[in-house]
This record gives sequence, C-alpha cells and structure tokens, in this order.
Amino acid sequence: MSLDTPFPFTALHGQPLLQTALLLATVDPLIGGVLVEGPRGTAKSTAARALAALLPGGRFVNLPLSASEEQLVGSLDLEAALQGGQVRFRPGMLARAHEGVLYVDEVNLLADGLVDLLLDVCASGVNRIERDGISHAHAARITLVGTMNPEEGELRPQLLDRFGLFVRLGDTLAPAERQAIVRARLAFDADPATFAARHAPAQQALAARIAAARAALPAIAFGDADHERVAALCHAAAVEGVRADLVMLRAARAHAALDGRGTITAADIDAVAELVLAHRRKADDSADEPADAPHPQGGQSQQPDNPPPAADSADDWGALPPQAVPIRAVKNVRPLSAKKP
Ligand SMILES: Nc1ncnc2c1ncn2[C@@H]1O[C@H](COP(=O)(O)OP(=O)(O)OP(=O)(O)O)[C@@H](O)[C@H]1O
Repeated sequence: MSLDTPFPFTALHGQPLLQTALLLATVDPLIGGVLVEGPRGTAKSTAARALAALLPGGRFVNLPLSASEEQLVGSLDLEAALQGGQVRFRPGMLARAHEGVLYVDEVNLLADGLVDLLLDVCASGVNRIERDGISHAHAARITLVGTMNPEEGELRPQLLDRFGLFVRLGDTLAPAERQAIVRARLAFDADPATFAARHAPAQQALAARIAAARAALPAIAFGDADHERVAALCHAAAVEGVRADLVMLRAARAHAALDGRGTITAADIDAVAELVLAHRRKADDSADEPADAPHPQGGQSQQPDNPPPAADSADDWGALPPQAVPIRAVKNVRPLSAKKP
C-alpha cells in the first residue's frame, strides 16, 4: 500500500452533510460542484481526496491559487500547426481532473475570471479552448470542490450562485466527536493498510453505489409534482433566476439514484433543498413565505410521508440510504448573500 493512501471516505466522522453533498455532485457533476465554508482542520481536503478514491480513475487535482488560465484549461500549440499542419493540444488541469475531483482550497481568493471559467466548464461538462480561430474541446466531467473561509474574503454573489451545492461546517465539535475523529485518524496514521482494509467492504459498496447511480440517472424522469415542489421551494427562498430550480431537480434525482430508486420523491427534494438554497436565499424570506409552500420544516400536508432519519455518523455511509440528511441541521445555515433587512 502506497504512502499516499487516502483516508477512507466511509471512515470520516460526523460530516454527513458534507459527504452527502460530495456524493450528489459526483453522481451528477453537472450539478456544478460543492462549495464548503468552514474553519481549518475540519476534513474538507481529506473528504475531497477520499471522494476521488471512490471513482474509477481515483483522479484528484489540487488547483493552486497561483494557477494561470493556460495551466487550467490547457493550450493549443499553433506553432506545431504551422509547421506540421496539425494543432497540438497540451492538456491542462481540467483535462487531468476529467472523471475525478478538482479541489480548490480558498476558492474565494482565486481570481474571479478563473472561478468563472472553472464553474462554466464544470457545469457544462466540456472544456473548449479557442485560439486564433482554432478551437479544441474535450469532455470535462469533473466534481468541483471549493472551500472558503469568509474571514479571508467573500465570493462575489454571481459566482456563489453558480456553485451547485453549499455546505457550511460548524466550528465546534463535541468532546465525544473530537475523540472519535482523533482515534480514527491516529489508527489510520499508525497503519494505513490495515485501516483501509477494514473499510474496504464499505468503500467498495459505496463506489459501486455511485457507479450504479450514475448509470441510472438518465432513466429517472422529473414528474410534475417534482417540478411543483422545487418551484415552490425556490420561490419561497426568493432566489434569483432558475439555476437553483435546475440544480435542485438534478440533486434530488442524484439522491434518488444513490438510494437505488427510479423515482424522485418529495423526501429526495427536501433532503437536498437546503444544500441548494443556503447560499442563494435572499435576505430573510421566512416572514413572507407563502402558507402553501412545501417547506422541509412546515406545511404539514406537504411533508414527506417518512421524514428521513438523521445520520449522525459517517460510518453509516455505505449502509444507510443517502436520504439520511438532517435537513434541520442546515436550516440555520447563514445565507451568504443575505442582506440585512
Ligand atoms: N470529521 C473528520 N473525520 C475524520 N478526520 C477528520 C475529521 N475532521 C478532521 N479530521 C482530520 O483532521 C486533519 C485535518 O483535516 P483536513 O486537512 O482535511 O482539514 P481541512 O478542513 O482541509 O483544513 P485546511 O483548510 O486547514 O486544510 C486530518 O488529519 C483529518 O483526517
């Protein structure tokens, strides 16, 4: 076993929302990635690396803040074209991250133009390079994971909106949780191979579940009830435009697929709603929320028949269905774009 064996995804402790968001964005990369806001040392990079290890190629690309546009998108060698008649494409980081994970630590400090570009490529699944009238395109099925610490600068709201999902990690861990995390990490560091072997069955099961979910996506249809529920939730959150609606439908479909179902339910939508709305909600909209809007926390008649149980341990991954998202836990996520009323 190599020295850079990643910490297993299924061994992460106490980060069910982060894990859920990462899995959803991996099942359908067109969701547009995950933005993770949180303090240092809360497993953001560990989780992103662990996610990549669940994908067939295990590709993980860490984008440095100093990266140039050319390093990111690649370049066209026009000299070669002039001499030999053929355009040569030098792949960039986006090509290397195809079918894998692209991690951008402190994405709020990356030049806006690069963030823009990254988000475009990840949400379209295609990287197109043009130079002097010559163009080249390649598939870029990438799970984008960006992290940010708001104390070091905000992301422009336009860019914020374009990240598919948002997770805000808390900065306080209960003593018992700290112990569980530290014990697991110490055990891993002491003997990565044995630790990984212990988690191998759960890891393999989760990798298979991701693969099956990806394959199943195209056959899962969006029903009228799904459209209605999503539109009402997005309207109630007063989001701008319809990007939130599109992402929510995709995320709900990925959620159903991860659970091995061919039909989207209200519970799928509710389970992903806050991940989609947290960074897009306008001001404090709760006061003027329409009485009939289906809300994860209200509207009795619209509540899912079987509200999902809360997953409190990441060890449950691979065993529990993914709808185990504690939606209440994210209800109080501070909307980043919120303006004081
Ligand atoms: N919930 C957790 N489960 C397992 N390990 C954890 C958890 N939280 C923190 N750790 C451990 O803490 C250490 C720091 O984690 P990591 O480097 O992923 O943090 P980070 O959030 O990316 O922070 P930074 O922004 O400083 O890089 C790692 O050894 C990681 O395994």
